[in-house]
Amino acid sequence: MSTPPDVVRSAYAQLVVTDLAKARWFWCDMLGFHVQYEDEEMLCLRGTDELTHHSLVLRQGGTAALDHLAYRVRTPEDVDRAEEYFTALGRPVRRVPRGQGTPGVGDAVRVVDPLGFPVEFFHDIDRAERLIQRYDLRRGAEIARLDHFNICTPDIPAAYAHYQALGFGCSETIEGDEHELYAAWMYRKQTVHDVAFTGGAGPRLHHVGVATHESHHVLRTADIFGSLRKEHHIERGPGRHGVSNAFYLYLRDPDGHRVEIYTSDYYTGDPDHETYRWNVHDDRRRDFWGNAVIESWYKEAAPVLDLDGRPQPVTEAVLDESAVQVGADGLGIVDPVRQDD
Ligand SMILES: O=C1C=CC(S(=O)(=O)O)=CC1(O)O
Ligand SMILES: [Ca+2]
Ligand SMILES: [Fe+2]
Repeated sequence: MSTPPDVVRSAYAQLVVTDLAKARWFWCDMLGFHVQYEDEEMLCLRGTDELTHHSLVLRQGGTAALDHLAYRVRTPEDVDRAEEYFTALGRPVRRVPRGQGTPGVGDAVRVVDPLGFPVEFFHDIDRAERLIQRYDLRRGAEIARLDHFNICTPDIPAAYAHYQALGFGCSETIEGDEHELYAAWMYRKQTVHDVAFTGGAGPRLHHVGVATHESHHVLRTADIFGSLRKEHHIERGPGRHGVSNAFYLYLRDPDGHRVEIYTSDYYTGDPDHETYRWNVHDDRRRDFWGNAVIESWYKEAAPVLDLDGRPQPVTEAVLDESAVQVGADGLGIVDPVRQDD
């Protein structure tokens, strides 16, 4: 078996948006991302703390979708390892030399991973001016950095096995009474996750998680959207998560792309860090105060593209967490509905 690449962290998401100006309003004016590069077709954005070219790329296109996720790897040789690893898995693999892919990114490889997701692995990326203490440039949600990707996939155990083989640790899970896996949070950087899996038809992108420094930034974001009569962009929260313990707010951008404003999770860097396991019937698992999870949060997600920009077909999920009634959720019946029953 070939050696997997040494992944450092979730690094950027490239999203297709249908109106770049409207997306710029949402992600820059409202969330506070800084523009590192822009042309008539594309925006490369970064959070205030980020020292590399971008953590979010918005590309003008006909249909809102995930163009690709991207992980930074530790060395240029890890880009070669990624190419060899996914080739050995029999997956579609394409080398993307500097200048032929996303602006600012050096030599990279793009694959369609075993879960059907378009994923880029790169090491070289242009540095960017340090804005950490440019308080005069902060606005809106004051987004500090990208934190994680959340992906919808029908086979959570397969997703877990794939990312475990890539060396990701597992910080938390949601499991059934027989320990069937409903969701998992996995990491390479020393926080709760770089990637999480939400059970559902997939491959689809559930959300991009972006971090602020303080919970008051999360609350202020909700207040700003309310003040501007744009509260319809708020989907779920503000609230306190069970899993991750983060304070959160979920928004939908003008194309429906979901973003989570997320702060205050915890350290996971010790070699013997243990996975914390939630039961799917525990109604504090997704909201520590037991608030219901709105149905759209479980059901709606963005399509993903293949390496030629074509939408990928989706496979329906086996387990449906939203069908498990927990406390005030009041969704569905007591036992998980197996869609193939
Ligand atoms: O980042 C996250 C942390 C926790 C949760 S959950 O709703 O608490 O499961 C969802 C999430 O994956 O978006
Ligand atoms: Ca509940
Ligand atoms: Fe999240």
